[in-house]
Amino acid sequence: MNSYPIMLDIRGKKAVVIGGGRVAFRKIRVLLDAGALVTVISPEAIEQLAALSGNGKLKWVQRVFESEDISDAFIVIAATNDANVNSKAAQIAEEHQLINVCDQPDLGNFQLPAVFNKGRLSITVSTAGASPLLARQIRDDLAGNFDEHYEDYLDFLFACRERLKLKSLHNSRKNQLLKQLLQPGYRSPDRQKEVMMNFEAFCRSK
Ligand SMILES: C[C@@]1(CC(=O)O)C2=NC(=C\c3[nH]c(c(CCC(=O)O)c3CC(=O)O)Cc3[nH]c(c(CC(=O)O)c3CCC(=O)O)/C=C3\N/C(=C\2)[C@@H](CCC(=O)O)[C@]3(C)CC(=O)O)/[C@H]1CCC(=O)O
Ligand SMILES: NC(=O)c1ccc[n+]([C@@H]2O[C@H](COP(=O)([O-])OP(=O)(O)OC[C@H]3O[C@@H](n4cnc5c(N)ncnc54)[C@H](O)[C@@H]3O)[C@@H](O)[C@H]2O)c1
Repeated sequence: MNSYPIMLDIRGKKAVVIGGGRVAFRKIRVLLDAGALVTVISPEAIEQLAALSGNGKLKWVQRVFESEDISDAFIVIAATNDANVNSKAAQIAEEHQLINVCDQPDLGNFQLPAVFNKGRLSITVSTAGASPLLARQIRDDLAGNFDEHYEDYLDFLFACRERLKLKSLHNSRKNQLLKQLLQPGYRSPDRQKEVMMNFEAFCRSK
C-alpha cells in the first residue's frame, strides 16, 4: 500500500525532536525551514545544533527524554541512538500525533523524503525505506534541472494565477491561458514583466 503524500503547514506548530545527533540535526533543519517551533530533548548535541540553540532558533532541553516531553507536540521525531528510547516515544505518542521514528520506521506514522526547495518549488523523493541513498541521488539528479530562474518563474505563475482567478472568464479560457504560460518563452524575465504590465492584453491573446 502507498503512503499518503501531503505538504504539511507546520508554521507555529510545536515540534519535539528527541536526540541531538547528526540525524536529528538534518531533520531539524527541515522543520525550521517550514516554520515549526522546535524543542530538542537531548543531554548532548552536535555543535551545529547547539549553535541553533545559542541563536534562539530552537529550544534545547539538556537532559534525557521524559514521557511528558511530547504531550503537547504536534509533531515528534525520535532520533536518539537508543532504540528503546525511540520506541518508548512511539508508544507514548497519542493516536493523533505525527511521529517519525528514525531507526524503526514502522513504529511511527510518517517518514521523511529527500527534499529540494527552490522558492515555491519542492521536489520530494521517497523510496519508502528501500534506499534513502537512492532517494537522495534521485533528488539531486532532478534538482539539477531547476536553476535559480525557476524561483522567479514560479512567483510569476503564482501572481498570474491569482489574477486570473479574480477574472470573470470562462474556466476553459483560464486553463488555456494558464497552459500558455508554461511555454518556454515565458521563462524569460523580460517576457514575464511584459505580461504583468499588460495583463489585460495577455488575457485577450490567442
Ligand atoms: C531521505 C532522508 C531524509 C532525512 O532523513 O532527512 C532519509 N534518510 C536519509 C539519509 C540516510 N538514512 C540512512 C543513511 C545511511 C545509509 C543507509 O543505511 O542507507 C542515510 C545517508 C546519510 O545519512 O548520509 C540510514 C537509515 N535510514 C533509515 C534507517 C532505519 C531503517 O531503515 O529501518 C536507517 C538505518 C539506520 C541504522 O543503521 O541504524 C530510515 C529512514 N530514512 C528515511 C529518510 C526514511 C526513508 C526514506 C526513503 O527510503 O526514501 C526512513 C524510513 C525514516 C525516516 O528517517 O524518515 C535522508 C537523505 C536525504 C538527504 O540527505 O537530504
Ligand atoms: N532515519 C535516518 O535518516 C537515519 C540515518 C542514519 C542513522 N539513523 C539512526 O538514527 C540514530 C541516531 O543517529 P545519529 O547519527 O544522530 O546518532 P548520534 O549518536 O550522533 O546521536 C544520538 C543522540 O541521541 C541522544 N540521546 C541518547 N539517549 C537519549 C535519551 N535517552 N534522551 C534524549 N536523547 C538521547 C544523544 O545525546 C545524541 O545527541 C542511529 O542510531 C541510527 O539508528 C537514522
